[in-house]
Amino acid sequence: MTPVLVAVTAGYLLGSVPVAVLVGRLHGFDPRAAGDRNPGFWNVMELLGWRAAVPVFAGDLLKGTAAGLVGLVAGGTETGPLWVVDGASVLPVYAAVAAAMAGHAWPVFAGWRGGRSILTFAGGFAVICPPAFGLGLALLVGVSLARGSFAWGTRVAVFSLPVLQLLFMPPALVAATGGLMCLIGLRFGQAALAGRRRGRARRRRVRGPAG
Ligand SMILES: O=P(O)(O)OC[C@H](O)CO
Repeated sequence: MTPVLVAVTAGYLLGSVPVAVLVGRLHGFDPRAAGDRNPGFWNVMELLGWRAAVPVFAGDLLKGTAAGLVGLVAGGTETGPLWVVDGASVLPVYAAVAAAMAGHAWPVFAGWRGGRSILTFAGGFAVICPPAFGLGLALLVGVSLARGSFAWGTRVAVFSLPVLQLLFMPPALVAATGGLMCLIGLRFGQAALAGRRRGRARRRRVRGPAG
């Protein structure tokens, strides 16, 4: 198999592991049917609290990292200064992270109903550009403490990653990271549309068949 095929296959299967659904099942419910219905860290945290949500945070992050590492090894483990991915490893690493994000969004192991892939992206980004990931982590901690809000910390950190990447990698690869983030945008759009559909169906039920 070519490095990219290995990367995509392994990335997709790793991304498809439905961590939030498995954790939810341990507590007797499906996060896709409760709260904001996203099988991800934040929904599990709001429904079950931090203790249950930490494994979701770690699992979703680590499956992106594991996918990126498979891509890195498949591509010959080529890295530049500060371990940023380089040379023949670039394509397999990006392909693996994209596939892991697709697996998280449309998981073969969970009826194709997955999440938005934010944490899986962040975990994969740690392999693409470790120094920018480190700076992103520092931002996460700093903004969370300054604003007293972990949600704000994660938002600022994740959306800063491509900007921080510019310090270490060429703009073409930053654009590729932007491409990965488009999948997150697509998933937010799909979730918003699904929410509107549910809202319309609820209003129809309340009004009844005659309404
Ligand atoms: O993108 P997900 O599905 O990993 O979930 C998003 C998290 O809840 C964000 O904190």
